[in-house]
Amino acid sequence: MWLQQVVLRGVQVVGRRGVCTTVNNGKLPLHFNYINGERVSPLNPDPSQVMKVLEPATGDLLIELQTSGPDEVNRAVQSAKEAFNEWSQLTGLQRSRIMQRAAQIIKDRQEEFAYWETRDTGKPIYEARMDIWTAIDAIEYFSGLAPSIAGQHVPLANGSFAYTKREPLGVCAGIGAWNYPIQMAGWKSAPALACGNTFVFKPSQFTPITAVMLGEVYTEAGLPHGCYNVVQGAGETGTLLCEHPDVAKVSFTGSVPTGSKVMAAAAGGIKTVTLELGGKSPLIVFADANLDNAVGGAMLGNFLSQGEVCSNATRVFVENSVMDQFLSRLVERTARMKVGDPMDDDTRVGAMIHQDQADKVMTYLEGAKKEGAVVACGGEMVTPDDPQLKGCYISPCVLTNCHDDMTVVREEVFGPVLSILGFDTEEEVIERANDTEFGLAGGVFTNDLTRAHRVIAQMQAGTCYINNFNIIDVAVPFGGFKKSGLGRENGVVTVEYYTQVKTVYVEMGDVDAPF
Ligand SMILES: NC(=O)C1=CN([C@@H]2O[C@H](COP(=O)(O)OP(=O)(O)OC[C@H]3O[C@@H](n4cnc5c(N)ncnc54)[C@H](O)[C@@H]3O)[C@@H](O)[C@H]2O)C=CC1
Repeated sequence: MWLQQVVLRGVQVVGRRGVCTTVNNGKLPLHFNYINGERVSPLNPDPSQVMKVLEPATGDLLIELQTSGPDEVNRAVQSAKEAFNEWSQLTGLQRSRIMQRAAQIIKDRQEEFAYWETRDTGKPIYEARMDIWTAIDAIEYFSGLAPSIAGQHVPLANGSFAYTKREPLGVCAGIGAWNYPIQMAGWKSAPALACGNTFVFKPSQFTPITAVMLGEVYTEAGLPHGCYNVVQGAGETGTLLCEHPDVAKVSFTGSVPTGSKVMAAAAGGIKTVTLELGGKSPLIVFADANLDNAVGGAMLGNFLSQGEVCSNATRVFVENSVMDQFLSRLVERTARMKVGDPMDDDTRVGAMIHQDQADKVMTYLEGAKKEGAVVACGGEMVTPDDPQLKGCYISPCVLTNCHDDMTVVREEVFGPVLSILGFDTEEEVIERANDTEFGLAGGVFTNDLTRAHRVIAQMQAGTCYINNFNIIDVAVPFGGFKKSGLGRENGVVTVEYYTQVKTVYVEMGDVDAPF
């Protein structure tokens, strides 16, 4: 069913996985920025600033595009700044209607979006389809909130009163990681736009495609030109956005070291930041848990998107009395997962984002073995039968014989590697679960209701699960404690991160001045 020839506006891509040819004689596909309502090329193309994007599944060149420097970033921000007046003056309901149309257009084009998301990320197509829905959900959800964004009325003495307004911040910037490109474009742009802000997004340099498609969708839905913009590039482009004086806020997803740089760059302009950073989340399985569900939860918590997921439960603590049963079921189910062509509907583990990431994962695995870990299954480079599939594929891995101070147990691996750790008491396991600088997610499997809530109450994590893991709903806030981040995405609370409160005192009597 996959398209043999897909036409993106301005760029024609031929073949299921072939090298792209473009309207520009197959040389520089320059139309991957989105500024003022259209795909554009940087005004002053610089051949030394061409970025090559490889397709994870094949390792072949997928697209070449021009990195955005100061002029392009400024052009995008100015476009957003000019659009702000019109967009912020619309009523919430007017904004909502446009966003709802955008959500519908993505639904109509969802297979095309999923196709490109898979080619861009290497993740299995079944997951890419779910990711498209998480973007649709965000746009629909925040469009629903838009008309009800309002302040408070506060009665004061003698009939006077004050009121508050929730005003947009201005131009908001988003910077995305490569593991969930369309989701991040949706999760960041939807609340920004719903609150009356305009937006400039920089996707990861590894996954540039679907954020631009989203721009086309918004424009088709009637979003005024300039409200949603995209610039392409790596860290330097991101820094330019963070430091731009007309950017009021930065929402970033990525690693802790980069998050720290983003925060520092934003500090110069006293800008607010939302940071969704890394994790090393614990999942605690008590002996009384439904073990099949716990195994399912541990797999959801480790093997989505080839394990390249920030909230992953990479430390699975299992009560020693049920260790053997848990492990045998986990290994049996993990070994059955199909690794290979991300375009196949039944593939469950696709290609790693790039060679460097695969090498990093394999280095962690080698180190773990040297430190005494035992591979219960997986952890090998897989070569698919199809000779086109020259990307990096790693079979999902379960490590046993782990202990808390191993590097693989302490650091974010960002690959399909699950570490099993035994425990005996509740008190002990809580202390060990919290012994990390991260605090993105955490979970517990138990049928003891009281214990479940007692354990979660002590867990130092922003997003917690009882008897499940890694499920996401747009109505529920997502974000981290400790070094895993600041602020939240999703849920009503997100409105607070994309608006500022204006307080207005209204005097109904005379001024009582002691002068
Ligand atoms: N928490 C999460 O969701 C994610 C965590 N990671 C972690 O980060 C590691 C490295 O992955 P990367 O994609 O290289 O993540 P990264 O944190 O380096 O990059 C994320 C985004 O920030 C941009 N960026 C880089 N330097 C910047 C700067 N100084 N100022 C502004 N923007 C900047 C990048 O171009 C990209 O769009 C992974 O191995 C993984 O451990 C990666 C992706 C997502």
